[in-house]
Amino acid sequence: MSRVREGEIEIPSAKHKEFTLVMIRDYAEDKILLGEKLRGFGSGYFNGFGGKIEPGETIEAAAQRELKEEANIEATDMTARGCLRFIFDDNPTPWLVHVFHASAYTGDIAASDEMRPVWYKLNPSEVPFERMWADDPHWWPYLLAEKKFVGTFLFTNTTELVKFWIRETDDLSTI
Ligand SMILES: CNc1ncnc2c1ncn2[C@@H]1O[C@H](COP(=O)(O)OP(=O)(O)OP(=O)(O)O)[C@@H](O)[C@H]1O
Repeated sequence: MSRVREGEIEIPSAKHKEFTLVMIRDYAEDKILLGEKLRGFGSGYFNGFGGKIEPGETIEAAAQRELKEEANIEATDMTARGCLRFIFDDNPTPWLVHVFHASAYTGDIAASDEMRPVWYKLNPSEVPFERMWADDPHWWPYLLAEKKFVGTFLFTNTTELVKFWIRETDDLSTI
């Protein structure tokens, strides 16, 4: 796996499929909320909360809907923080994941049939990176430093990261 220069990863010409991903951080306790994915794509992995954007839905509305469906909460200070492109060498459709951050929410966190939420201490030895997507360790530092980021990640065999680039930006549309 190697970090490359932007432009060194060819972007398929097919229309992107778009997803949301919401990361919930508790500053007072220095924790982050992750969900253990119980079914579907990425099953067995820990991740933020999110899913496919439905036709006609805004990105923010999709992010809130998935957060409600998967963790039973609504974020009240959600901000857009990242845009990630995933290319799979066996799939012509590239994915675009809109990453959001929130630290305030209403509702009581509860498990769904899709996700089991668990708080993790923000300490590299406690976050379960070995059970997370291989791209996560590369964009988490930007997220935790409150920087905005865009990046592209090329995968093989669905889960193996081949190469990637990532950079800080104020304009997420520059991906
Ligand atoms: C490849 N590297 C990756 N790294 C980090 N996160 C990744 C990811 N690849 C997908 N994701 C996220 O995983 C969720 C899948 O969502 P997914 O369950 O498929 O969508 P949705 O809930 O709409 O599906 P169903 O309702 O089951 O059809 C969604 O948040 C998406 O952003």
